[in-house]
Amino acid sequence: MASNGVSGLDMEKKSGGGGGVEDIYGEDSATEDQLVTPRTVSVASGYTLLRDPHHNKGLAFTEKERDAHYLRGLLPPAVLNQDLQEKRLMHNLRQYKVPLQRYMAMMDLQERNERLFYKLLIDNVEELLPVVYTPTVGEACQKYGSIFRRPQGLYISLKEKGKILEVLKNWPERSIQVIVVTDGERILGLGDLGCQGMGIPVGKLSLYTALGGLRPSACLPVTIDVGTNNEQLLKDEFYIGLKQRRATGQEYAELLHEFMCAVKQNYGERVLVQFEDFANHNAFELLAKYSKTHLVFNDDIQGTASVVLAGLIASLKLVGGSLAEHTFLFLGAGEAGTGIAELIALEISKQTKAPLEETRKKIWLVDSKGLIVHSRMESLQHFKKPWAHEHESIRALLDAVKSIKPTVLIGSSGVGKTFTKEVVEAMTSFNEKPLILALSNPTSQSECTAEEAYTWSKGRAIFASGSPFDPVEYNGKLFVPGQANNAYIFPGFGLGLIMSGAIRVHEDMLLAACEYTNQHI
Ligand SMILES: O=C([O-])CC(=O)C(=O)O
Ligand SMILES: [Mg+2]
Repeated sequence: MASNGVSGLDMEKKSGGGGGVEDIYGEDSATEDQLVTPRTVSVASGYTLLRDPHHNKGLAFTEKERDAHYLRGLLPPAVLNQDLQEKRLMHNLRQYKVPLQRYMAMMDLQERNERLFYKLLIDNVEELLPVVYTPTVGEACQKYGSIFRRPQGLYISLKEKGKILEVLKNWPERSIQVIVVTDGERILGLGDLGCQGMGIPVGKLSLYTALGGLRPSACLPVTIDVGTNNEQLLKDEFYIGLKQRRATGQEYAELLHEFMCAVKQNYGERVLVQFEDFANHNAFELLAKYSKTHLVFNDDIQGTASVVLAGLIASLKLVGGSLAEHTFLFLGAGEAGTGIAELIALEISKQTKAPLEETRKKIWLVDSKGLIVHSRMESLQHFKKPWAHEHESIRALLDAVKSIKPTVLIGSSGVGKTFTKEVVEAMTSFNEKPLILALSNPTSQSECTAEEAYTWSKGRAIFASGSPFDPVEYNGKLFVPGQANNAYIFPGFGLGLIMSGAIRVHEDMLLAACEYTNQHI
């Protein structure tokens, strides 16, 4: 980092305050023989230093630093230490009543004084996670065109085909350890937001630093723009992406392949690529294809699965029985639904030594066409086929609940308000403590609210959701809902992969992460 550092400040390598970790494991060596970028980076000082978010400290520059870095006169005389800066900023943030204003204030801070941004995030995780992450990041993506100020990651569009390696070299950092990439086709439960999905990789990577301890400069947010099928965006004069319908098939595959090859060539084989918020069809295919040649994982399939399994195992302490003794019903048979289902089946199989085909039979999925049953086999997408069990056709979720009588109901469909009063009441009629997980994000897409789950179950439901809900008072008792979001696993999981120098992700690693998380719930 010599060419990029500010002499005396030594921020990049310091652990602690800035949230970075020292490179004691030598994980950067994977990148040692990469090609050198043709640019030179000058050492920032004076006015330029104040405009460099990686090194700017604002009023926290000490008298000594103001002398050493030519800052005299460029700042008002007061020196505010970082604690005071934090106090002032938290006070300011709390004045904003509109969540999106808080989001924009946080993004401004990240672009002005990165160190302070992470200090705020680390010290106030519970308060600020819903701002930089779900649910507010969802709204930010929807309005990204109008709130866009500065690029916070790399945009790789069809225009860059054949030049992706060069594009990677335009990014100012070389030692990249984690890339979070989306193509914007399924942003949370909000659908196709095209290029505006950039908010997701940016938000996810800020958690890699705040919760996982990775250096911000080692994190690269990427949005692949192959167009959008969102008519509203296509008509929007402020839309920031390619104004064309999505490329598919070979054209799509070729761009993604060029990207994956360029990443490995530029950053080495130990760079972690986290796939995020791709639509189902591409998500499964990309994961299957690149898990053989790259260090990749899909957060929506595998991250969500590990967190939910950890949560289920922890909740057995409340509801009793072993995992194998429960019956699971999912609403939603996409990435999260089938990912969680498979990891549950795998864990039961590990615990009971029963074959996977057997353990899958206690797990049922409902998609937009109804219960997934054997008679639908022909028309099912490949990732749904393992869940097509023998049963009569059922169309509605409520009927499926009444017929299957699950002990655990999991929503992962991206469609809000689908766990109706009747559904929750049915769950409560045959379970002492029904386990209800409304996982879809953001809050607007949640299958039901915490209040609904507790009220409709008369305080008997064990409830967790993907986006956070406040505690609920019911019948004079306070119920604190759980949060089952992949944010509880991916920063630690990714850090583990990087520290260990792994070059592939295996299922056992996911189960291990899940066991560890369970012990700490
Ligand atoms: O981002 C989140 O809050 C969880 C997630 O991966 C998704 O909903 O796609
Ligand atoms: Mg996601």
